[in-house]
Formats: sequence, structure tokens, C-alpha cells
Amino acid sequence: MAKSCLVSRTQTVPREDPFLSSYRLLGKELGRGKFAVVRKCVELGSGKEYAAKFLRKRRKGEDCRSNIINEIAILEMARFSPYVVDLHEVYETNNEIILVMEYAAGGEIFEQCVADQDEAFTEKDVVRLIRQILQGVLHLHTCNVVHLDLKPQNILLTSSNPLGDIRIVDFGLSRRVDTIKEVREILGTPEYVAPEVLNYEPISTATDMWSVGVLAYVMLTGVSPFQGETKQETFLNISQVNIQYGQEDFEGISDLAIDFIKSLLIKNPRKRIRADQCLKHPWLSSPIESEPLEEATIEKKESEVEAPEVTEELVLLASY
Ligand SMILES: Cc1cnc(Nc2ccc(CC#N)cc2)nc1Nc1cc(C2CC2)[nH]n1
Repeated sequence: MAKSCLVSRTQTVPREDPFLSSYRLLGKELGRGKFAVVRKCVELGSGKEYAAKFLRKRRKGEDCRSNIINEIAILEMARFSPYVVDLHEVYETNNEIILVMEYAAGGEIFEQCVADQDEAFTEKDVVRLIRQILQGVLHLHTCNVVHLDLKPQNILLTSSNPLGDIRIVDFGLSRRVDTIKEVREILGTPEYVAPEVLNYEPISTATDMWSVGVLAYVMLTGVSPFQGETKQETFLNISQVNIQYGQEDFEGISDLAIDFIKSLLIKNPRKRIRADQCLKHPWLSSPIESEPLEEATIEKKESEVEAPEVTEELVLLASY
């Protein structure tokens, strides 16, 4: 444990700990994965709230620092998309890398997907949010990057009430498309994973588009379309595209919405519509259904950026 020094009556911070010298952790744990924990924090200088993601560098005895550098490089590459969470600062200790990211106060859209009718999303809400998700995904795909873990738990809201905007988070499984060798392990979360992943076939940007189809289904109905009693049953439902659009689940939902979902939940990845085509689908582009169209493409504040090669020089780490 680093030596600490008394800096004020209320708090002592380890002298050599730049993160804790610049931020105060707030009680709230926002998320926890196998090798990461996310905590709310406040930047002492500005008083601004952030989310700090603590990532362990060693996992199962292996050095996984390059995986974390990959996540940072993708967040950096996506910095011009308003719908990808912003990366503020990075710190490195002996055991961890800390990503200080934009705080999305509205939390996971998952909570509202499973909420009671009166708090659930309206179709108009879903049109607006799916359009934003597609604009974020289009930015990634334009940069040759696939997310590979798009699910309601990884789509956050800047505000839940009033309903704000989305932020795509968690690029821990993301890859540059041209660097993906064949998939050797099942990536992603069972309910949202595309058939080609289950069959160890090549993955592509179309793999994310399958997940967008599942996302739209869940946001509209609160039902996870392929979920079975067991993981095996779920995988079989996905592989056979065993899906229903039941009257009960889709009561009051437009035929255009169902047509949109059906354009994505197609077994052959080549037959699924792309993110740019989704944004032109009548369900998302008919003004009657929703607010006036935003620009379908993201105005880049700088020239189009290629997803940078994952090299360590790219990342300025405040290390200690
Ligand atoms: C209010 C809140 C509630 N729940 C979560 N959950 C969550 C979901 C996925 C991941 C996985 C990741 N990355 C981390 C937390 N994040 C929140 N705010 C965040 C969370 C963040 C950044 C992404 C961490 N900014 N604002």
C-alpha cells in the first residue's frame, strides 16, 4: 500500500496516486465485469462527475494490457461521434488501467426495456433512440470497427427522465474488422449474439446489425426474442432464427417497426441491411412518426479518422 499523506481533515490520499489526487470516488458502483469495475467519481478541480472504469491488466495469469490499449484506441477513434461515450483521461498503476469516461446519468436502457408499461419506451422513443444507436454504429463501421457486444446493458442514457440521448459503451470486445481472425470463442452475450458467431464463421459489421435488430425488438416489447430456458436453447433459437412477432407482444406497434427488425434478423449476414441503409428505412425516416430527421451522417469535426492501429504510442497514459 502506497504511503499516504494528510492533505486535509476530510481525506488523505496516497502521495503517489495521481488518480486519487485528481478524483474523489463516490459510493456508487455503476457496473462490474469479470475484470473491470466502474465507479462514479468527481473531478476535484472542476467538480464534474465522471465514470471511472478500473481494468485489471493481468487476467487468468495473462498480460491483457494490449486488450485495454485496444479499447482506448477505439474510444479515441470514436471521439467525434456524439453517441459514443467520451473518454476523458487515462491512468495506469502496476495492476490496473483506469479509464475516466463521460458520466451518463440515465443509466442503462435495459432498465426501461423491462419497466412497466407506463415507464417503458413508446415507439416514438425507440425510433429516436435506435436512430442515435445507428448513427453511433455507422461511425464505428465507417472506421472499420465492430462493437460485438451491443445489448441494452451497453447502451446508456444521458438522462432517463426526461428521456435524453444514448451513449454506446464497453468496447472491450470491439475489433477492427480487417484484423479479426476466425472467432475461436463465443464473443458477446448469448441473447444478442449473431448466428455466425455461434457457428464460428467470419464476423463483420453485419454481426453488429443483428444485435441492433435484437435491441429494437427488446426496446419495443420488453421481450428478449431468442431467450430460452438454457444457454443451449438460446443458441438453438438464434441458429434457427426461431422468432415470433406475437400479437400480444407487438400490440400497438407498427408494421414498419416489425419490417425493420425482420430486415436485420436474417441468418445470412450478407442479406442484413447495413447501418446507413437502416437510417433510410421508412420506420426511421418517416417524419410523421418522430421528430424531424437529424443528419444521418455524423459531421466529423476533423477529417474522417481511420481506426488507429493499436500501438502503445497512441495512448498518453498518466502512469505511475
Ligand atoms: C448511471 C449508470 C448506471 N449504470 C451504468 N452501467 C454501466 C453499463 C456498462 C458499463 C460497461 C462499460 N464500459 C459500465 C456501467 N452506467 C452508468 N453511467 C455511466 C457509465 C459510464 C461509463 C461507461 C463506463 N458512464 N456513465
